[in-house]
Amino acid sequence: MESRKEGYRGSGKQKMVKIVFVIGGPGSGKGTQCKRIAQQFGYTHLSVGELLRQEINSGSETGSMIQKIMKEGKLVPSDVTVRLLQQAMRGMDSDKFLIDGFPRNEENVKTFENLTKMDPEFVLYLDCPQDEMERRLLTRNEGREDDNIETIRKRFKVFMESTLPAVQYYESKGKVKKVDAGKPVDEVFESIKVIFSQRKDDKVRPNRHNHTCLIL
Ligand SMILES: Nc1ncnc2c1ncn2[C@@H]1O[C@H](COP(=O)(O)OP(=O)(O)OP(=O)(O)O)[C@@H](O)[C@H]1O
Ligand SMILES: Nc1ccn([C@@H]2O[C@H](COP(=O)(O)O)[C@@H](O)[C@H]2O)c(=O)n1
Ligand SMILES: [Mg+2]
Repeated sequence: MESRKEGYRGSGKQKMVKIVFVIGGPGSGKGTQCKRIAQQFGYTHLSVGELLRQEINSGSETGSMIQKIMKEGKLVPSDVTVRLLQQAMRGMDSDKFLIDGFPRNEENVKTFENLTKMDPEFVLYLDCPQDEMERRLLTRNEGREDDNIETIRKRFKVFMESTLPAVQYYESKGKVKKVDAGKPVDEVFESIKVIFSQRKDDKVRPNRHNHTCLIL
């Protein structure tokens, strides 16, 4: 499978896009760092957790199913997650996506590969000690239903048992860029900047109007 600017098929359209997955434990700082990366390097940030929360807020039947799963700290079936992600990507006029909180398990990986025929450019892994992640989540104060100690512990278990094998899968393909995410926000971003700055396409913040984007 090719890893750069790939054909993205859906609804009869095909556009060339580049994707970077951002993985890390709950509270490792994925959302915080993705906002900065998007701003500095011109990526479109898509948080999969946020897409799932939007589906819950839509009041749909799928949303109620997602809400129950999230409260338990478990993972939503991959076909649901990947379809929401595909829909969001189709709706964006962008060719560089930063996908935050995906994949969370090997089923996510396989479903994404099967439905989109795409492979990430690379996977940014935010590695953070569990006690630091717990402290951050318990002081986040964003009113998330899953930010309580009982659900947080379940989310850590899912991360260890299901998400780390997905990280290992990409490690075996030489695609993982790991950063120490236990440091202060600015220091973590400094390490991330080194990774993105080394990549030819990302060195200069792209001007959207000059950016190559093939839509057939
Ligand atoms: N490096 C850091 N040092 C201290 N606090 C941080 C750091 N990075 C993020 N935070 C804070 O920790 C909390 C969790 O961060 P964030 O929401 O970015 O994590 P996340 O990985 O997206 O978590 P989740 O998987 O639950 O969505 C937020 O309150 C954020 O402000
Ligand atoms: N690939 C994914 C991503 C998320 N979920 C569910 O959403 C919850 C919140 O995700 P955050 O990234 O915002 O922490 C997560 O605990 C899962 O319940 C998922 O199922 N699959
Ligand atoms: Mg997040």
